[in-house]
Amino acid sequence: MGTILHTYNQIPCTLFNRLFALIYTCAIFTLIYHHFLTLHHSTTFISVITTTALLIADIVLACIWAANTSSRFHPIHRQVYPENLEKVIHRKDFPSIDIFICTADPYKEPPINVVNTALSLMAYDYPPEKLSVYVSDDGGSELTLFAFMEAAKFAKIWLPFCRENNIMDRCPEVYFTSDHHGTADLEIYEEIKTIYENMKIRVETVMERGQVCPNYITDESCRQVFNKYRTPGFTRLNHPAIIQVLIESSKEKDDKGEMMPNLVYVSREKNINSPHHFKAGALNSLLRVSSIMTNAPIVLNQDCDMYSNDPQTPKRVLCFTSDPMARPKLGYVQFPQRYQGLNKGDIYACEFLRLFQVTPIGMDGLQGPQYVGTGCFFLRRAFFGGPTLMVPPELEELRPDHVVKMHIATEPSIKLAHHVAGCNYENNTKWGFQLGFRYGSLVEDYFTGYKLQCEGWESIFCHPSRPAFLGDVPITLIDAISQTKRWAIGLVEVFFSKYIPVIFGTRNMGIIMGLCYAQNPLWTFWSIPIIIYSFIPQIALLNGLYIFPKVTDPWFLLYVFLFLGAYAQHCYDFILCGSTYKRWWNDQRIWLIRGLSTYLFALVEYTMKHLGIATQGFNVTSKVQDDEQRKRYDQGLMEFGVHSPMFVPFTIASLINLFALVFGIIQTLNGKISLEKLFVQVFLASFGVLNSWPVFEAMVLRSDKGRMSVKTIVISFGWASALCIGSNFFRS
Ligand SMILES: O=c1ccn([C@@H]2O[C@H](COP(=O)(O)OP(=O)(O)O[C@H]3O[C@H](CO)[C@@H](O)[C@H](O)[C@H]3O)[C@@H](O)[C@H]2O)c(=O)[nH]1
Ligand SMILES: [Mn+2]
Repeated sequence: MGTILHTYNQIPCTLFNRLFALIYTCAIFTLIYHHFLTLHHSTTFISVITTTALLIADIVLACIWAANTSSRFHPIHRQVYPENLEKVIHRKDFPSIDIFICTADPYKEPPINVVNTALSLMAYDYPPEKLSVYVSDDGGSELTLFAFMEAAKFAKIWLPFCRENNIMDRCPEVYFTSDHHGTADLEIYEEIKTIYENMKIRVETVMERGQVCPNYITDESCRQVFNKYRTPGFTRLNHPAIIQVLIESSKEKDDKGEMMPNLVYVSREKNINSPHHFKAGALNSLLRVSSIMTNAPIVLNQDCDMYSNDPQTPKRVLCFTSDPMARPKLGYVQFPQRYQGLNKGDIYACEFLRLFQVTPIGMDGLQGPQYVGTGCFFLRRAFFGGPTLMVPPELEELRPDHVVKMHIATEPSIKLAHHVAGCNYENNTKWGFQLGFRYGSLVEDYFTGYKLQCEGWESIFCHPSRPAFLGDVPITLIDAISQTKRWAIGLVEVFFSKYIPVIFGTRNMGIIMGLCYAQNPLWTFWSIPIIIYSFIPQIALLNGLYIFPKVTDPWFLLYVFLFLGAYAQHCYDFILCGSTYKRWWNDQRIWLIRGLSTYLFALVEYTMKHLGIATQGFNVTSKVQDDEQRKRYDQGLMEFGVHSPMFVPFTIASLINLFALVFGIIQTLNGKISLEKLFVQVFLASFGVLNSWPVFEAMVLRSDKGRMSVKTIVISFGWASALCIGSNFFRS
């Protein structure tokens, strides 16, 4: 199906998926029936407790399974043909694109990396005068501004260099550290590399000093700009808006005399007394500032650590946006988040294959994928009400159909831009609720996409084989689980709001889309079955209680089918996406770990937040990499290092599983009890132990700095022993 610009086809396994879903559903109901049967025949208090626990666990698992299965009903694969684009639309008629890059903290997000992202995007193979890059600096830092002033100079050399040599890696850092130089002349290559490296040194020197060195401030206007950051009381959370046009397309030419994209630095006004809504707030400021300056009909949103890996990307997007047949109510085109520098086995499962690839492919066959915060091209119009009913903004200049007549750096334009970047500007407006990116959840991306689709917008998943964007991943366990904890809190916020996907989503988009959107908010509830399955059967075993069917019992086969069915399907997803068995194995391991850390703590923190005990903001993920940690990460070692309460529950679980396994083996070897009776429990314990290998390794076998801290070990050991002993008392 399709046109000369794009085609799509249904993924062949769809029929099988549907059939399998049917059989699996029957199996789930049978299992639930079995639990009720057991409950009915229970004679002891303990047996009632364990059966109820298993029943709860299995009901939660069944709900999550139902949500996850929804994205298997209509998966499609798309193909785009950007080479045909100019047969349909003339290059001079290409729409303009406003590109938003968000950064929030120069010490967690080194400005030189942000600059690299910006340069890779400015160098798109697209008419430069139609591109505008807006950088949002939520860190309110002169260090970031300085880096961008340097970038503006370097861009004049870099853009023509990329264009003339048809370079694929347009992120300078990537290009200069790789072996592929394209057709570039060696002498010119060396020259540009030196210029880049000098820029990098200047930016890094300034970073080390924490301030722009006086000798780098060359003229009076430059001094005036930096003085804005040096007024008394200026902090990242309290400062006026600072907007600097660093490159004005209509005025500046690159070194080869060609036009350049606009480059604008924006640090919105902040005041400790007004909520700033984190990234969503930053993006809404950029939406307004860009409306006044360029008002491009297409808006690309990009995290600062996600550089462009393919200069053709905007043309791929045009293949959809310039064809009204693609999706009549197209609101955005989403590319998957892909990463560089993952270790071979992806030990923290940061690739999020399910989230970023499997589910979007499934949703693409329905109303379209969710928005994942970066790598997403929006139609600006989508931020102003549903496809049929426009919600007008309060100023004429902010309307998506407003035609910009002023040059971007004129006095009135700059003045208005400062006004709309003010921290009180949004008071008594519809921003964040009906206009722009939506407030109310720490995962503004998920929430915004969800609300847009509920309003009727459709979306497209574009997944070319060369990743369009590549980003960084956390390389320590604490960073990895803290990141997912923030997501989980944000998602559970949506779950417990009036926008709960299974009801609100279903009403607006139908049951299958509603279920697709329920997948992520259900994450936190994984913790319930995971806790139950990693403790109850094992503690029961230690106390000589056998709570599962014997191997010879026909019910045993039901368990085998349900377990293998779920695992095989998960594994199949990985293989289908071109991933490896090792990554699949690590993904299921980290899922268990998250169940006992991320998801559990998210649930606790969400509850505390609502009781008013503590509030968690948007904790920016660190993109700074320690060399030693990097080395251990590359070796595939899990990095514990620090103590964190989040490490405790899964360490306790590891120990309990080990105790149970040893006890179970001794029991069978003694011949006291036949293996067929305790097989399922011994199997669960060994599965737990196998999955806990990196934990045991970090506890006893390692001596590097990434090993588990003594504090974590002692606390966990204490708890594990207490649980074993305590349960014994409880029994007698
Ligand atoms: O107050 C803030 C906080 C963050 N950011 C920016 O938001 C982006 C994402 O932050 P990061 O710490 O890298 O979070 P991740 O967990 O890696 O990001 C994922 O999850 C976020 C939602 O929690 C989404 O916004 C992101 O797009 C998505 O990639 C970065 O560019 C930050 O600079 C801001 O601009 N202002
Ligand atoms: Mn990130």
